[in-house]
Amino acid sequence: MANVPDGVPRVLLLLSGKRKCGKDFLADALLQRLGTDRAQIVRISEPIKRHWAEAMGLDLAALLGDGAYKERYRRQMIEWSDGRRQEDYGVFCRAACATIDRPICIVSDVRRQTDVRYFREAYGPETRLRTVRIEASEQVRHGRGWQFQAGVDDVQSECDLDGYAGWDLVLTNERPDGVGELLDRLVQLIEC
Ligand SMILES: Nc1ncnc2c1ncn2[C@@H]1O[C@H](COP(=O)(O)OP(=O)(O)OP(=O)(O)O)[C@@H](O)[C@H]1O
Repeated sequence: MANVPDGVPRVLLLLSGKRKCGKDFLADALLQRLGTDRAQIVRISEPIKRHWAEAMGLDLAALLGDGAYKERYRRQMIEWSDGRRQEDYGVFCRAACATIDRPICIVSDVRRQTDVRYFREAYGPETRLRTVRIEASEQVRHGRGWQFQAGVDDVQSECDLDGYAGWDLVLTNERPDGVGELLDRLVQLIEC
């Protein structure tokens, strides 16, 4: 792989999918497979949650985790962040990417067409950009704690990429014993 300037990843892997499809789970597993010296995870929601934690005196680690805590604030965070995006659609992508310092960057929460657009516009040919849609049935997602919530599951942040047809890879993440194979396919994707 060619040398690239500081802060510019050689690989940018964008993960998208419905709530509880396993975006964070697969991002963490892939990070373990690749190693933290080569790879890192970036979350577009991180600067949003940081703002909320600071403004409201909340627990940032719990907001970033996969527990029930973040669900209490999800709708408010969506509404607030959508307002900011109307002025500048790349505001949170840009803030999240300020921490990039590894050759392989996994963005684990791509939710909007403008997110994909931002990364396509912001990174040039020296970055290998790959987009992945992760799917799991509603039944499986229920089993992981998902419950339909109006204002969350029926708004742009959850549905904007439903009709997107440009994925480099579509994965079904439903079986705990199928994770190794999914990781193999992700590694293959970022290597070519
Ligand atoms: N293949 C799998 N095997 C076992 N557990 C899984 C698998 N995929 C996901 N999970 C579990 O399902 C739960 C939801 O996964 P995760 O938090 O990664 O979803 P998400 O898509 O990031 O959700 P959200 O959009 O709400 O942040 C977690 O507890 C995770 O550990």
